[in-house]
Amino acid sequence: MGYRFDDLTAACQDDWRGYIEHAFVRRLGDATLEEGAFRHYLQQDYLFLIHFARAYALAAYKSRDLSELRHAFEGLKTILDVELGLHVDYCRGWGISEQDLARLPEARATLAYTRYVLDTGHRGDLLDLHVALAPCLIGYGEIAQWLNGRDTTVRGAANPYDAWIAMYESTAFQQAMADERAWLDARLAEVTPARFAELTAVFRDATRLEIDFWQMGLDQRL
Ligand SMILES: Cc1ncc(C[n+]2csc(CCO)c2C)c(N)n1
Repeated sequence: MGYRFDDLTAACQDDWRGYIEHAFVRRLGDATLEEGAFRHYLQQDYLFLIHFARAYALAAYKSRDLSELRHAFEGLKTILDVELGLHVDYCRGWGISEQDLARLPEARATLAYTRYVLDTGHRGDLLDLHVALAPCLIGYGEIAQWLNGRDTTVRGAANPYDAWIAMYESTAFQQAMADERAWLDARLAEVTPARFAELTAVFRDATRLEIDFWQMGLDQRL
């Protein structure tokens, strides 16, 4: 007993490193990623964000007290009022209009990942849902840090993906990531080994689905 978030990543190191250091991420950092791959990823990420908002709505439903309810509500509100708008603006800069976004077919990798998260939340409790969301919430912050620590990473105007890295290295995002980690550390401290094993399975599956999401971008596959 007395688990922490780091015990989840330690329990599935190969999958976790495979996600953080995926070829999509490496090429994005090195500025060698094919633009079509990034555009495909951005389009599917719009659909991902919509289902992510639904996951926060599910977190609201699964809340057991007012503070959990408010936390879920704030997350849902931020996605709807801020992040989706930023994403639409960012897509426009990449030549993808709001009309294009409204008509998108959903890729299998998007379907699998988002519905897995929602199913995990339905089947389990708020902790299951947060663990299913952790690769998304904490992984992207770790990816920005990992990219910044590599000497092949290109920053500034020479990298068309610089704004993407900047978004996830920002203080606001890194703070949100630290808050989520602290929330998980507090909950995981209380769980039994059997419960930790269940949560590890959820974390590993969500991490594998993040790997598939990157691969979907590279393959430009629906
Ligand atoms: C496939 C995929 N996985 C993770 C993220 C990152 N992300 C999505 S929503 C959110 C929290 C914002 O409140 C974060 C960090 C993404 N964009 N796409």
